[in-house]
Amino acid sequence: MKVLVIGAGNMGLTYAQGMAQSDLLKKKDLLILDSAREKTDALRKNDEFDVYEKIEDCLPQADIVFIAVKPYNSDALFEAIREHKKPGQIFISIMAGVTIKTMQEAMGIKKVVRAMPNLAAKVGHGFTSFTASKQVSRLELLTVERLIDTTGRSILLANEMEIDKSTGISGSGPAYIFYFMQSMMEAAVKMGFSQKDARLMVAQTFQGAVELFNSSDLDPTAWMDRVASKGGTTRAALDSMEENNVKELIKDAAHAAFERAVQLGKENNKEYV
Ligand SMILES: NC(=O)C1=CN([C@@H]2O[C@H](COP(=O)(O)OP(=O)(O)OC[C@H]3O[C@@H](n4cnc5c(N)ncnc54)[C@H](O)[C@@H]3O)[C@@H](O)[C@H]2O)C=CC1
Ligand SMILES: O=C(O)[C@@H]1CCC=N1
Repeated sequence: MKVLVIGAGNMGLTYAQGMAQSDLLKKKDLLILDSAREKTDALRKNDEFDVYEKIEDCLPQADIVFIAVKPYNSDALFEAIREHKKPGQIFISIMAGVTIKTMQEAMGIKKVVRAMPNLAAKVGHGFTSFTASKQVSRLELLTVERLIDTTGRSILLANEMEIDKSTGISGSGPAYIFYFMQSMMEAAVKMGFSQKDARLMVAQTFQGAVELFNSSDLDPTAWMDRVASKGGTTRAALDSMEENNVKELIKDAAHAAFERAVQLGKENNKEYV
């Protein structure tokens, strides 16, 4: 099996490195294509992958193709793929808001997987949701899942509306966590701590909380109760958040991301399959 990654940016390289470090593919079976000369020159120096600049030199060899370019670069790419594709190839797109039907029609293909990863894939703790056109077989989906899981964990969703929903939770989600971290760091600095101490305090608090959460089946309320003593400091903070409706505001934010994902899909002008 040969896998081609198109777009050696943030996400494309992350997937390429995840797959390269797994035992799923041999080095010669992982191809990477980027149209920017400085990217391919740098990649060749590292000698990590089989690197290409021209689609006609690599696409015909591939069984599975990851598309990891920005959505605004997709039209030109789709045209090139339409010209050089081979029958039976599976295309996995991680582009936000580009629907399966858009891709099928623009590239003249049938087998499309639409995936929504998140940035934590970079450190092997990503979460990816994915769905596929009906022409992708169960066996092929298993292979796709194993490739995606080289960057973390994943779930197969029933349709593209679910992908848009998951964009509002896990795709955009790391940014919400950073926002919360930023607020806590600003509070710490306002209390007089240095940036350095504030960063350590907040990072270690987040990491510790997540590790605790993952260590059992307890729900967040039960964990909050374990931190908060009756009439104590934590309760004062949690009461303040409840009074200020913070939970509802976070839910609204996740919904705004979901709605934007739906809107991006519509702007692309092709409905869901
Ligand atoms: N950054 C994130 O957290 C997430 C990003 N995504 C999606 O991932 C995709 C890629 O995003 P990034 O990696 O951040 O972008 P990036 O800008 O870092 O990388 C894109 C790469 O594609 C290359 N490229 C552009 N047109 C090309 C073409 N026709 N042929 C070959 N290479 C071409 C560019 O030279 C660049 O190296 C986007 O579609 C985005 O929606 C999805 C989920 C999360
Ligand atoms: O903000 C975006 O549109 C993309 C999709 C999820 C994360 N980044």
